[in-house]
Amino acid sequence: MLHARPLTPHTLALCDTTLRDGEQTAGVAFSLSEKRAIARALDRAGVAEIEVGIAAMGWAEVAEIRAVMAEISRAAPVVWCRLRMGDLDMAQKTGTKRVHFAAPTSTAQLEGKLRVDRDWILRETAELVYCATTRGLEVSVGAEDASRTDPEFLVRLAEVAKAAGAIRFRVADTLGLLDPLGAYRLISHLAARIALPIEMHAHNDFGMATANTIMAAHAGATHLSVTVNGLGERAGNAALEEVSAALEAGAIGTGIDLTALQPLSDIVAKASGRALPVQKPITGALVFAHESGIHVDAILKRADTYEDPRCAPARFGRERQIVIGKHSGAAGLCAALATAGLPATPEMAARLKPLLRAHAIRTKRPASPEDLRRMVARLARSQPTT
Ligand SMILES: CC(=O)SCCNC(=O)CCNC(=O)[C@H](O)C(C)(C)COP(=O)(O)OP(=O)(O)OC[C@H]1O[C@@H](n2cnc3c(N)ncnc32)[C@H](O)[C@@H]1OP(=O)(O)O
Ligand SMILES: O=C(O)CCC(=O)C(=O)O
Repeated sequence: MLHARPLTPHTLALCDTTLRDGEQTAGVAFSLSEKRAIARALDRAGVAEIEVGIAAMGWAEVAEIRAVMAEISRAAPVVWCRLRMGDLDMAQKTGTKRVHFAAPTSTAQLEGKLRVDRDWILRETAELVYCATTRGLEVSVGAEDASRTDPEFLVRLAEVAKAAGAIRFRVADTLGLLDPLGAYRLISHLAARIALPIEMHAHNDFGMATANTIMAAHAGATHLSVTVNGLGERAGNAALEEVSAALEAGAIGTGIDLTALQPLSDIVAKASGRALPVQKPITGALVFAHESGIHVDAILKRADTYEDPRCAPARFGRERQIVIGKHSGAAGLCAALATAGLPATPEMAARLKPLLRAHAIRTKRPASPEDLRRMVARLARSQPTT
């Protein structure tokens, strides 16, 4: 039996990694001006931290990270590093006060990628964290591929990181393998054993990143990795807009201005060249649209029948759309006819329905006011003369 701890307001920090893991999406590359615009919009939206990039990519990247950091006034910028002294040296050239070291932890990563053993990871982590803190930096440590790692080793690594001066331990479900129950169990186990705040970093390979992130929060994670539009490696990361909206719907504070999500999402969709699916939760073009007759009839009578205040469009600075199509009923149709200045009677609605259904099947799109006007005119022409 699971007993989720109650979350108290204003306890969760969202750590955005659109500019690091988001840009790692295959085929995505932001220009400097796009990065600056994204950083400004993230800062305005209220994220606690912004992972600004990987300084080890070279001097041009270091210069860009510096320029991006200059746009940020509220959030804490974080520079991502491998377990390498050279990465730390480069990160320092950005002027950052926060660095993050990624420590691969699974057997596959240790043997297959780094060709080292666990002792090497513990040694390098201790040395680098200690070195970075003595240079005056704040340091977090991430366990890469944590969900395929013996939890005892994660506890050991966190202890070493803490002893060397780290301020937080990130648990990465690098391949997106956890399900919500697994995420809850792993984070509960670690939160009970680790004396550092825990950050959940979830990937979306099975479509669970948002759910796993929320469950990690319930299990004791205090920091949550997110990206705008769920951008990120392969199927992406947990989406900032979904995580913040879901938490805020449960009255859990995230510091995010929900009305800032749509412009942020639009900026990232454009800069990434990844158009948003129209049904993308919170920011998709049609997520506040209703067509079905029964729903529209009810919403027009009382909005909360099919639009809960916790997920109402106004909460996100958006508007409800009533769409006219194959499933429209008389109420929605009459409202649309009246708005278009056309005769809005139940009889007209009944006569229009067959035309509307044929139109929807043929065109695969809703009927516009102009379409309605044409249909009404056609009905008028076919009216039997008496
Ligand atoms: C799960 C994640 O998201 S991890 C982050 C992944 N992000 C990226 O890779 C994006 C940016 N990366 C890059 O621009 C380049 O890979 C660089 C600049 C970091 C390195 O480039 P290169 O020197 O050409 O190396 P390359 O990319 O081929 O290989 C990566 C090297 O890093 C090592 N490495 C990988 N992760 C780590 C780590 N956490 N700690 C230490 N070393 C690591 C690999 O073992 C390999 O080392 P090797 O060359 O000695 O075999
Ligand atoms: O930074 C880390 O610790 C984890 C890196 C990452 O992006 C991942 O494992 O998915």
